[in-house]
Amino acid sequence: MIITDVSVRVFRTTTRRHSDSAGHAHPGPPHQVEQAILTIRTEDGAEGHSFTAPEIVRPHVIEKFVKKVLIGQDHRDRERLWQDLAHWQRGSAAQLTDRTLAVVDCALWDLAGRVLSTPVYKLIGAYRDKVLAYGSIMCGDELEGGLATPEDYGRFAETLVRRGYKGIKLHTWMPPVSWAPDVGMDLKACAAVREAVGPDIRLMIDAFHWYSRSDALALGRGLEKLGFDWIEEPMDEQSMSSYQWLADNLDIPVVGPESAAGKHWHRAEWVKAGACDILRTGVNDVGGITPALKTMRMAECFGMDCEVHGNTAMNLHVVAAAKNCRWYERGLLHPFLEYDDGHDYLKSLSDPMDADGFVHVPDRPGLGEDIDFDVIENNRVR
Ligand SMILES: O=C(O)[C@H](O)[C@@H](O)[C@@H](O)C(=O)NO
Ligand SMILES: [Mg+2]
Repeated sequence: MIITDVSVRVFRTTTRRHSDSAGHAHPGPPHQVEQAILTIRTEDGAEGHSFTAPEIVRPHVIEKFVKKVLIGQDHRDRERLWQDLAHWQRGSAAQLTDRTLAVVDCALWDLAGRVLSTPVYKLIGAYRDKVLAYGSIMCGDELEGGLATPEDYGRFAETLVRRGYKGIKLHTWMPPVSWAPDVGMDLKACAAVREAVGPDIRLMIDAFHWYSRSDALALGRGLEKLGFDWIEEPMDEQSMSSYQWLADNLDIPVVGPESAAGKHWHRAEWVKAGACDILRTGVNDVGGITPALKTMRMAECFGMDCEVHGNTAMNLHVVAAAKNCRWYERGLLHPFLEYDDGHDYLKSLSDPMDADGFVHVPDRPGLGEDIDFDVIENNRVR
């Protein structure tokens, strides 16, 4: 069916997540932030939706690029529409980002699923209906009883195991925490968690992202003694050769890249260079479900796992449609926040987890997000 409109609604939502100067989330008092829902509509009224930050779908981007590519096209032509939109990036003066490609691609997948009354992962070709989640803990902080000490991490890890998690990933302390980064403290937090949860819970770290090679090596060597499953983003991912060096010098698997630009093309270079042992992709990081699937399949050709960055429905559907991925990243989690409370604009969780630590993919059509359009309208900004 032919696409006739692309629209954006911006609304207020209440959250307790506050971003620090490095963009990492920490708990705080409830406050209102703006969220955007992008809607792609066809000639017969079918709609697909996806959520993002308002600046990602600001009028300039929608009018100058997105509408030019999509309006008048068959909504089912996702590969061609993604390629055409990606083509516009080079000449967009960096205004058309991978995040915009991602939200458009997700809305097209949601539209296709809603039209066919089929969940996206089944449309792709499902591998499973449920997947183990690891609890992805927020970066450390200086909050009394929060994540201020190694013991805080240990106590929280025990809580997560009681909730059912079979894997836990620590984001350790980073600036603007006054004394961070500190490899010794990272290892103390990891040791406290290992002590608290015992040998059978899988553990990973996502460390300060700008350590030197020698600091990253020291951290990795310490994690090997604690039986951690992977080390993630301990150095600037723009230096692929540093990761090549680290992977050559460590036994613990190196996971990446998460935040490096270049979509699936650059992730192929990381595999070719031996810069990681486990590849990483993420719908927002590579520009959509379409390129995330390409990354998964490419990794599979090299006998590699590819772990998916981030929670939300879009990433869960990619995980559910792939064999070479062990986990769903459920987070970010903190002792002061109740993740299962979800969002005020969704009537139910997109990633419900049972007591055994399995996240079940909702069998609702499309991305399966249980959108409360009344809440969106009642809190509409523009
Ligand atoms: O802002 C970030 O770097 C991410 O949200 C990060 O905290 C977390 O999502 C991550 O890196 N997961 O692997
Ligand atoms: Mg990460």
